[in-house]
Amino acid sequence: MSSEWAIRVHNLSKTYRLYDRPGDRGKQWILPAVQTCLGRKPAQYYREVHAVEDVSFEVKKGETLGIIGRNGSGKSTLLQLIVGTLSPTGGTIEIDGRVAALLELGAGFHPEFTGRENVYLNAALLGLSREDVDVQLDDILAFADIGIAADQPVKTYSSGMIVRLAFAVIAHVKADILIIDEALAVGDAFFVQKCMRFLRAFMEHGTVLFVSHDSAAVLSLCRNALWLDHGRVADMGEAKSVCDRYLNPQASHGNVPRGAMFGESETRAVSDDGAGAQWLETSGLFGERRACIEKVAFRDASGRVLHTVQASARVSLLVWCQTSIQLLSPIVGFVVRDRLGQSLFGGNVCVAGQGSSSSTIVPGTRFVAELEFMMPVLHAGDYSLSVALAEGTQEHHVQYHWIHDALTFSSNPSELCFGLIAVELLHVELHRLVTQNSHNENANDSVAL
Ligand SMILES: Nc1ncnc2c1ncn2[C@@H]1O[C@H](COP(=O)(O)OP(=O)(O)OP(=O)(O)O)[C@@H](O)[C@H]1O
Repeated sequence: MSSEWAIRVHNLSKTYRLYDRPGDRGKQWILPAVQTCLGRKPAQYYREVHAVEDVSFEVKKGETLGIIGRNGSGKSTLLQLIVGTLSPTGGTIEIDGRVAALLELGAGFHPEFTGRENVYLNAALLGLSREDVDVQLDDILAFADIGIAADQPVKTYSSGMIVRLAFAVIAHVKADILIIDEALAVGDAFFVQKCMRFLRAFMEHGTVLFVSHDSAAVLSLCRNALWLDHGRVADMGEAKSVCDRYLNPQASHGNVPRGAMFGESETRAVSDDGAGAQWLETSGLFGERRACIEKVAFRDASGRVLHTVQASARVSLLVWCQTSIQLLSPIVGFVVRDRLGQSLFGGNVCVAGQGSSSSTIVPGTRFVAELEFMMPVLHAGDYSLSVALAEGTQEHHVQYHWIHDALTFSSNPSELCFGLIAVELLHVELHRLVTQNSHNENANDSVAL
């Protein structure tokens, strides 16, 4: 009977032994045994590195799980354990389905063989017969789009060409589970788009493990995410909340207590006048709170509070702040994110570096920043707006107060939008080309049809 899960990992660990000096490995072989024989406590000549430690999770069939984490957090080790190129020190892995993986550049390729020969080799490693490859070879090479290089040895390929060939193979092996490291980034923009189209189509039925440092990539591809930190699972769940916590660990660790900077009266004032937003219960807050944001309002041109936005409408974001310290170059900014947490657009009031006394804010001051802009065309749906108060320059600044999802709004455009964001067409007209005779082929008039 077929299971509901595609991958099941239980208490998985991978520990490496590191020997600091060249002779330590030999000593470890011999001396502890001798010491034990002599009745002494055996010495240890290595350090242990826990690349993956006690990791458990389950991926359901058809689920797309993003794995994020900093360099050295154990992502590659975890994937190699799942694929079987590494064996675990402890724990179990169960897989239900055919796995195709893109983990290491050139893995499964022989450098002396041509691209064409390597397709057969690589596909065989993934469980395809020679006959299966014969049928698909043209499609695989067309996908890879490496031209005559297909008949040259792979050792002459650029890293981008190797990725093209490897991806082309895994896209044609009819896998049930795809495991992809961010090797995708090596391809050029056109190839990455092609891979993304394939991936999105695959995700409609297949299971995907996608590893990246880039939380935006995880957000755009994956519904769920797992955050690895020092080999352990730091968080797992809905991709947006996991990525938020990954990007702003201070917020998730509660270093910044909610409400610490808001006097009760101020919080009430926010809700009383109805003009400002009170932070959502789910908002993440972080920053050194010596200067802070008191309330935020999003208004239309006539000053009404906005809950639903219209494309191309003039809108104002008002951010009320107060500071207990002197701010030489304050920055107040915002970012708008979609339901999946993808950052769509943002802006800031940056008076950094001007050094004029007019931009300096003295301790004990309350001030309001107004950011007015034209609303872009957004797909129908819900959006959130995060705001921040910082000091410094665009590149180097101290974050005093950042509020995730300080307010939400929805968009209900009158027209269907295509793509992530859309443009409002200012003028649309069809011009009829008029061909009067052969001497004058290019003549046209601009009579609108
Ligand atoms: N063969 C090895 N011997 C010793 N330590 C290793 C070995 N392979 C990995 N490690 C260690 O295990 C930890 C996890 O490494 P891993 O490559 O899995 O991290 P990663 O999250 O994939 O990193 P990156 O994002 O930089 O690729 C690191 O501390 C690394 O130094």
